[in-house]
Amino acid sequence: MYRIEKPPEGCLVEDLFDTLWELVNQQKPAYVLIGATTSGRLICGRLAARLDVSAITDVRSFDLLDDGLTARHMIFAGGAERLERPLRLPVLMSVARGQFEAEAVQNPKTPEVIDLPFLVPEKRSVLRERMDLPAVSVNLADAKRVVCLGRGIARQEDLVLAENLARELGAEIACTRPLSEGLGWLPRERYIGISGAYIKSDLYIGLGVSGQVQHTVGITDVKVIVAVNRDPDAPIFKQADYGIAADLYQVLPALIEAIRAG
Ligand SMILES: Cc1cc2nc3c(=O)[nH]c(=O)nc-3n(C[C@H](O)[C@H](O)[C@H](O)COP(=O)(O)OP(=O)(O)OC[C@H]3O[C@@H](n4cnc5c(N)ncnc54)[C@H](O)[C@@H]3O)c2cc1C
Repeated sequence: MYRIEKPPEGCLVEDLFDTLWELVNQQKPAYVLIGATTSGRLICGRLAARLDVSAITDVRSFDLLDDGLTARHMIFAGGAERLERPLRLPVLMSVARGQFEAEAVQNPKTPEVIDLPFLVPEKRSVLRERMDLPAVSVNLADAKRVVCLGRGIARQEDLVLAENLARELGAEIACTRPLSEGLGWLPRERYIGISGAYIKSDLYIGLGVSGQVQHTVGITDVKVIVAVNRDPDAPIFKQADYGIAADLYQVLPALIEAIRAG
């Protein structure tokens, strides 16, 4: 395990590149997996460019077979998946949060920690301005139950109806992208999908969610999907374990009442 020396005050994530490049250059790993965070993507792209290999982005799963690695990853904003077999090493992959389960280690050992000096890059990135992001209020990837709202919710004040259901179930509230980025009714970290969160909850209840692939790609690993939509042909029903083709404004109070009745 390598631990990079704390960079000097004012360094940006880009400034870590030379240190990481030196490590990759010395150790010559066959596979490099990087978290698909904003910083991770940045580092992944730069390493790929310097190594003259292509990065496999948004990897969902991979198999290491005798004849090499095959990775399944998303393309076209989650509209499709591609199976890729890189022909050259090293293989660089970015992996989104929530895609892999951590496995219990049989005989855990304390790894040897090797300290790496921080290499000051010749050309440093310059921070011009800093703006605060709103505080993150939820980590949907860890939620066990999720009540997800779509544009079938007609008014912002109706969110309280779904919040009541979520409270009864001990669930987190989530939404589709239009409710967050379009209408601004819920913060960004609450929307599910290709450009939002991936969830692995036991239960997902979609209320007025149509089921476009950019959204449903984020719920493929949910154990039980329940969909409420007044359009019986809504695509979400193809993926749902239980579907209720009805007006959510009628279903919601009935659901809450049924749960309360036990
Ligand atoms: C590059 C790109 C990335 C994207 N990334 C994401 C992403 O990460 N996450 C995401 O969610 N979207 C994403 N989108 C948007 C996505 O394509 C869809 O537009 C979006 O998911 C649709 O949201 P929705 O289901 O809430 O709305 P709509 O598609 O408008 O569906 C609303 C549904 O509500 C139903 N309805 C209406 N009234 C009622 C009622 N009273 N009772 C019951 N049902 C009702 C309707 O029948 C309809 O099916 C992305 C799009 C692009 C192009």
